[in-house]
Amino acid sequence: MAESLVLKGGRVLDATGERTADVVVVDGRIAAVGADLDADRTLDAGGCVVAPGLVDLHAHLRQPGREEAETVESGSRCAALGGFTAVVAMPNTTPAIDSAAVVREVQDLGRTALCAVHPSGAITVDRAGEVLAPMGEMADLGVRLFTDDGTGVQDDLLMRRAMEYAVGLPHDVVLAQHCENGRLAAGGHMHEGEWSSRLGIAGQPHAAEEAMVARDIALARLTGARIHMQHMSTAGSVAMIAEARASGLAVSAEATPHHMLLTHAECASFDPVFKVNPPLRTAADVDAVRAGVVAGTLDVIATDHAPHTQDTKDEPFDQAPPGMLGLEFALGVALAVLDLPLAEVLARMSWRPAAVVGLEDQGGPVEAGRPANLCVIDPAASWTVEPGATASRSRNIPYVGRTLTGRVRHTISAGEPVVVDGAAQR
Ligand SMILES: NC(=O)N[C@@H](CC(=O)O)C(=O)O
Ligand SMILES: [Zn+2]
Ligand SMILES: [Zn+2]
Repeated sequence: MAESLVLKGGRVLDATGERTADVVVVDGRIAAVGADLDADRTLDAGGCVVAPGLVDLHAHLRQPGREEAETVESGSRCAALGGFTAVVAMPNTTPAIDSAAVVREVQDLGRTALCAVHPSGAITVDRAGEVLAPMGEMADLGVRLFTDDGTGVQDDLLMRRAMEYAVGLPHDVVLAQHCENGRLAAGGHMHEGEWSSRLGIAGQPHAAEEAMVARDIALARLTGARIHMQHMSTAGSVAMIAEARASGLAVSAEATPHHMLLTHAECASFDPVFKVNPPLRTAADVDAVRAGVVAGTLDVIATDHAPHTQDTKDEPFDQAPPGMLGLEFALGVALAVLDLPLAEVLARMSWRPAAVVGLEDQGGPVEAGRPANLCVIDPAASWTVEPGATASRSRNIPYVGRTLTGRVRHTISAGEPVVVDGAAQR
């Protein structure tokens, strides 16, 4: 008989509401929710919220191929520490996740991870933007999100064909886009504006993102495909998505923690830790991204956790790779910057993203019989990010010295207490 576990003294919060209750977990499932419950092992949830585990639709776990920066195991440890019980792994690995064989490889690596790991699949072979990848074969293995992330699909007609292919599949899949027009963004290393001029660093204009957002909205209207806009960073993008949703289009969209907090002024340090795609934008854009999340236009908060080794981030700004860590900081940033009730933040970090990719064992109500994917959060705790304070193999944390709100106390993944009192258990 498996050891039973009780999360004791917390407030249970899920999409159905909030109540004070203990939660008992046995054998991977929630066995009971109620008052004064006991079990073999007790985890204190006093002062905390017990919620469905968080779900990240956008994490770079770097395996296969860039294990010096991250592995499925180390990335899943970051996820668990951040309260996530499921992540969608991006396909810009080496080789790319563009075939059934590589999907199986990442799924196999995920079996021993500290959270559920769901590979995404590439839209085009090798993410090269020329030939459609076998999305049907990957969907047969359970892949539900396709993207060429790291680059956008540039060819308008190929993107139309990808949407038509997706609509014809027997599975309900979503096409996610890294919205960046390659010609408009070419050569740019930060946002094109006041700071890029002052610093003498070539920029990427708002229009590089917005041109592809506009195109994909038009193509989704044409084809009926379900689309998902990754890491939205401009006020203009948020406005277009609001209009598309109001007109009934099936479009979901992400905000990242960094685009909700940081502006292009950070690049004045010339520190490549602040180099990311899409780039950190203006204060007005940050305000628009936050407002978009509050309004539900940006209905998903996703990390775009993008580990890069210290030696690559030690290169000059214009040579260093773009990307920053996020899994361990996302909830703390969201709670610090968003004027939203906790339940609404959790909607955008758990049950809404779970729905976008159809994860039935994630994000659901905390009730007896359900799979035990849970996080226990102290919403009042405030903490300051220390340099190097991450379980990642990389160290590119853009929040060092900042004070965040809300800390993960425990994470239960498939019934296993993978994080207890803020410490990873393996
Ligand atoms: N966001 C980034 O700046 N980098 C990502 C790729 C991506 O998300 O586009 C990476 O893989 O490092
Ligand atoms: Zn991207
Ligand atoms: Zn990404």
